Amino acid sequence: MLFTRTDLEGVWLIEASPIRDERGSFARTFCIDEMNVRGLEHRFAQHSLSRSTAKHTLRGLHFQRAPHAEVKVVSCLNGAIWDVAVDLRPQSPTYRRWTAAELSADNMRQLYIPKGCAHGFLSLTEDALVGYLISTRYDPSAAAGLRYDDPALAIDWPAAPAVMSEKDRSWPLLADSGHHA
Ligand SMILES: Cc1cn([C@H]2C[C@H](O)[C@@H](COP(=O)(O)OP(=O)(O)O[C@H]3O[C@H](C)C(=O)[C@H](O)[C@H]3O)O2)c(=O)[nH]c1=O
Repeated sequence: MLFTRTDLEGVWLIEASPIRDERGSFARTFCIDEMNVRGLEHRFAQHSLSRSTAKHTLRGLHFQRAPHAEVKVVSCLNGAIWDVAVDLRPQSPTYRRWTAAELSADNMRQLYIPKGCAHGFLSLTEDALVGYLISTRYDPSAAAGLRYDDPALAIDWPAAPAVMSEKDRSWPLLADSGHHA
């Protein structure tokens, strides 16, 4: 496994090192020792899957408010997504900045997103299957979000969303929310 820091404080890109043979390949995607040695979360209360049927489906930007904030490890098990994390931690040197990575079934990359960050993605293929390791039990009353097209974030999405929920269209702008996680 290869762990690379991104330009967002505490957000890591995790790349598998598949072992290939005539049948295909085998790759480790989680190792408690690799997480511990970097001080990363290794206890995940829930694992979830989301399937997005259409290409250019946008989900996000979401976060769970404290004390239900989540560490997430996001992977793409079928198809490909353009995965985005946004730093909402006022004390962070990268507060209000974003980073993105293409995650796909082919590249077996994962994005580690710490508490205090919002997360969203745009699917780049049909039938994108996204897996989440989540550190904290989901609490619907703590669900919060920001607009994917917030000018204060200026996220450079690779395409316009073709499909998104009304809820995701209706999140507040940072300017209006005076927000921090
Ligand atoms: C997140 C979540 C949702 N749900 C239920 C609530 C709804 O009845 C249904 C769909 O939920 P939602 O529309 O919030 O799903 P997404 O838009 O994919 O939300 C996720 O997408 C963004 C990109 C994320 O990073 C989060 O994992 C999560 O917020 O599943 C649950 O039962 N448990 C959960 O952990």
